[in-house]
Amino acid sequence: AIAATRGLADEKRRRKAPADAGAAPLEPPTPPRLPVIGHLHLLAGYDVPYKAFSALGARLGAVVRLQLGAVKCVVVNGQKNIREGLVTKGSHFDSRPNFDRYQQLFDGNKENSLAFCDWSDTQKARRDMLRSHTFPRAFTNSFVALENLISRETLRMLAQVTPGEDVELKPILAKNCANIFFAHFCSKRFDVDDARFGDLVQNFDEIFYEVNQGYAADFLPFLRPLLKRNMARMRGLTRDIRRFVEEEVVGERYELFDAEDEPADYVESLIKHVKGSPTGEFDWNTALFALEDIVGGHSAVSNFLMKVFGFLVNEPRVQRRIQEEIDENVGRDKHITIGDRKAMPYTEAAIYEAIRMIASPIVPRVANRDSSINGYKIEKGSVIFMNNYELNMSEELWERPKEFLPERFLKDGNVVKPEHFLPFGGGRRSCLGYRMVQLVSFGVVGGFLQNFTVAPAQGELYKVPVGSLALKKDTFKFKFVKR
Ligand code: HEM
Repeated sequence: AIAATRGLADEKRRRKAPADAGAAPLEPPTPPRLPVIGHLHLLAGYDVPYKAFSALGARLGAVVRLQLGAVKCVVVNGQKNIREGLVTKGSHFDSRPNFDRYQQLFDGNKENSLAFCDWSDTQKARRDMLRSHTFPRAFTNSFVALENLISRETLRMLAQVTPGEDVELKPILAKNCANIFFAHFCSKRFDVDDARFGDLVQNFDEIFYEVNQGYAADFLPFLRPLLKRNMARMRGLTRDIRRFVEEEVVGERYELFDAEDEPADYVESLIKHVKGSPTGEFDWNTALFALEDIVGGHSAVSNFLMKVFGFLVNEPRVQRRIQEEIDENVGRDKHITIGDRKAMPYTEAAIYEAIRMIASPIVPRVANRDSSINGYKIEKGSVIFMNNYELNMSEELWERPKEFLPERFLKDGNVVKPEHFLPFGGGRRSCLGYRMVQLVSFGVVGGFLQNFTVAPAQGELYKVPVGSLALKKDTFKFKFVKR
């Protein structure tokens, strides 16, 4: 009992007074654990595991060590500590977990993946090459082309909606967002009624759902046989995607492209890298994975947009305010474009508010060396969960965090993002797609609300799942009422 009391006193001391900079780091607090599963049971009973991490943070302190099955982990709470892990010591925590599922989805090697690989020269080269494609600068030709593309595809989405009827929106968003991505990165568009294209988009969506799940088998290897059938199916889907990309997207372009030429799109940038510098950081196989990963980003956008509509349908006030902003700045005759975004802070703020409410996790990091956060020891190889849920939903950081209030992102008519709002992570592994998310979401939400008001479909209740971007295949329908 005395030892336990002393342990508790030590715990309190550690929580209140983390080591000074320069002092030897302290062991992070850790709750009592069970044999085999370690602390996995502490996640049970929460709809979102990150809520368990918030509870642990409140009980034990900002940095908590956990043993989840076979995997040593650390939970980090608090803006200052999360920034330390992502940015200040970003180079110490730039790897990703070695979950068997990640290996299997990328042909047995997670290094093929943009998001789940460890840091390397290859990853640096892939990220450097992507930047000009995923972050087009305003007023450049590429931005204007993207602007036209988003408008065209949004108009196509609107044409697929029958006003006043229940609409299954997810496939419409998914196929047309896929076309925005294929056209932007690969100069290719597909007929939305083409069955093979429909299957491709469906495959991407299923894999997106899969990578956004967490399974006990990620931490308990002896459970992996339970996932065997599902993983075999997923590998089949990735092979179908590869076939489509080789046959329908790349075609003869690899052979025909002259490495001396200026690349016209991301496909040619990849070909140029591989052909033009045969000893470069990656080969054609790795390049194809990077291409699939980035066009697969359309699933993130279409799933996100479904959730935005899921929030808006419950918020007639927010819809009216966005529509007023559209009417004041664009009117009804000219189609809204992403060029209108700067003049429409409320609409942009509503999109940020949806991103906040979803509280999508920061992809877990892994310590590549012994290090520390907030004065607490982090062992090399530990999986680090940066608690983004806490940053997005804490009562201490936001007023009425459970309510959908775009106004919280506005100050004197401008969009402002508080420092603790880190939905796209940070540092050298930060999200490569956030600009695409902002631009496509603005164009699509603006286009729909310019023409329609979003209303509930027959008997549908809208409880938007949070803590992940992904939505199941069969999900809400909406009714669109002509304005
Ligand atoms: C609302 C939608 C999205 C959200 C909330 C989101 C959020 C995130 C977050 C939190 C990370 C981890 C960052 C970190 O570890 O610091 C990430 C990584 C990443 N995101 Fe996104 N993302 C979204 C959409 C997209 C899209 C559309 C693309 C592709 C165009 C994309 C591409 C990536 C890639 C490639 C990485 C991995 C980067 C790396 O590990 O080096 N994301 N995203």
